[in-house]
Amino acid sequence: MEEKLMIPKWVNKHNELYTAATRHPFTLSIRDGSVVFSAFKLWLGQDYIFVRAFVPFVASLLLKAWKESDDDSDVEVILGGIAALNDEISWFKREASKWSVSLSSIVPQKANLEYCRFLESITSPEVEYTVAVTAFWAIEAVYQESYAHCLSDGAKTPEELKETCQRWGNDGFGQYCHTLQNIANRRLEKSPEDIVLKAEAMVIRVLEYEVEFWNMSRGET
Ligand SMILES: Cc1ncc(CN)c(N)n1
Repeated sequence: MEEKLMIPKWVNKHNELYTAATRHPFTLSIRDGSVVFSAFKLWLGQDYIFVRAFVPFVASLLLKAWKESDDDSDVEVILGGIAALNDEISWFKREASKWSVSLSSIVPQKANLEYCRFLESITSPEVEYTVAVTAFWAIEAVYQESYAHCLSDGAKTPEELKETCQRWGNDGFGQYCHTLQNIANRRLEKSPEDIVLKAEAMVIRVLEYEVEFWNMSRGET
């Protein structure tokens, strides 16, 4: 049967890239227990910088939802996302102190800078709500799928990293990503072709940036 919803269709069509982002050697090394802790610490510091840049993007999405959405509950879902990010920033600070990572001295690496710059560019009012919410789903879904895999049957994730994996791999976060996907699918169903094409290109770019981001922790950038 042909898939009518756009996101599952794109995940299928771009499966190689989707898998590269959600089954990256870095997260697979967490899952099989071979991860080098220095790589984890590098990811921790870089991701803290990313999350700080992610907040204004989600705030811009909130504004777009408020102005453009046909369903009031979108605003509440996105607001919940902002609240979770507030919590996430506090968690990064606690986790960094546990691992003796000094967040104030982290220098963003090239892949991170480029991803943050991209995030800033898509805060623009010219980026339609449908395209931006699709990007939001893709960004969150990569972490959800990657870290849930580190907790699934057969995983040998080190005890010290289980809390990190829980943060994005828990069922509640999975449900939240599903809600974001539903919002994106609902909007895409009603969108003209040019918006649908822009949203598909957005998914591809996000997945590419996510792969580059993980690559930092493998010393591959
Ligand atoms: C790079 C990246 N992508 C996604 C997430 C999930 N908010 C994150 N923390 N960092």
